[in-house]
Amino acid sequence: MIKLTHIEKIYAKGTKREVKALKDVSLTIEEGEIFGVIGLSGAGKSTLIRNINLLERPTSGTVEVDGKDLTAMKQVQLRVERRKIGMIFQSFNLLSSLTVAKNVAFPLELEGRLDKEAINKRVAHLLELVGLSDKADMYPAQLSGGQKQRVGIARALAAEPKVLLCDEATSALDPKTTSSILELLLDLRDKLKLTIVIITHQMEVIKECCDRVAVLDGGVIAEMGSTLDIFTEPKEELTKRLVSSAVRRGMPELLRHTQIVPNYENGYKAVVEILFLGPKADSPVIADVSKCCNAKISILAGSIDHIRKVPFGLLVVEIDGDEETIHIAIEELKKRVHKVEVLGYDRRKQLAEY
Ligand SMILES: Nc1ncnc2c1ncn2[C@@H]1O[C@H](COP(=O)(O)OP(=O)(O)OP(=O)(O)O)[C@@H](O)[C@H]1O
Repeated sequence: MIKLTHIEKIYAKGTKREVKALKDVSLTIEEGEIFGVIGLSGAGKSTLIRNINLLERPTSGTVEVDGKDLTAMKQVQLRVERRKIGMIFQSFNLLSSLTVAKNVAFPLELEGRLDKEAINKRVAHLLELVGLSDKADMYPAQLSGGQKQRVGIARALAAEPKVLLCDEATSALDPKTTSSILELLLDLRDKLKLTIVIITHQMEVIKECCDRVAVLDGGVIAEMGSTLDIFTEPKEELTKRLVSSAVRRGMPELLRHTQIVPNYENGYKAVVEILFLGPKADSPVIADVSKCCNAKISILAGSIDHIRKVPFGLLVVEIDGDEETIHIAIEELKKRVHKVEVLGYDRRKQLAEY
């Protein structure tokens, strides 16, 4: 649905203030996909999303949406094609002097394709879609942040776009309201077969609703993959740092002051991180392995979470036994869970045996 090919964006080209905001970015987003873009401040996220609807024109490269090359179009044709791309913003951008219904009707009135009755019908349908039928005659100042963003979404969908761009759309909202807006986006994607691109600094947003993610670093795509892979097996240091706010990995607090060595030594215990995914997340793996290998396994830290509604559990355990027993226990764990990583070996006294 969206294809960016070798996109480069240079601001103030040829001047002392020249900034290369995007460097040779290529990516394809499939129809019906919810695609997230993350990165540090200044990485080029806003520039990237604004290049999709040509709010910013790329310095070089092509932007295709729904099979058409927007970069090759004249202004008149581009205006028509842009109707296929809606956009919502962090600051909602509503007109304060207009009611909710009038805000949603505004782009349709500007377009001038539909008569008044058809516009009213469409607005009523859109407000129903976003759950605001009872707020049609209110003004933006009378709405909560979440309700304002729902109006923003209804307005963005007025021209029946195929693509919805979300520029930090939930950044001004509290976590509960953010979740309800994300639920709405997931619902709209399914009902309207929308393709959605989200740029955000909120990892929870990516975790809750994106199918795939690109990590931007200095205008370059540093890593791209399914949300599950990006959160459970990040490869780049930057990705690890970004996702660590949503998924705590590595040494638990308990071992912060313990000396951990990389290889087994006599009398040491293995500190192992275990990642469970899907239905296995609640099976009695530790008890099973402990029993079958005769290893003493203590749980040091653990959490259960969801990525795209898939249960995802992380445990850090300590395995006590001789080298052979620890090796067998690790191999048995590997057969039963998504991923096992030995974080090191320590010599603390066993805390609580399983
Ligand atoms: N209109 C502009 N003129 C000149 N430079 C710009 C312009 N817009 C963005 N830049 C620069 O381009 C780079 C990328 O900016 P961009 O806003 O795309 O990053 P971002 O990842 O969205 O950052 P943030 O998360 O802080 O919004 C930055 O160095 C920024 O200063």
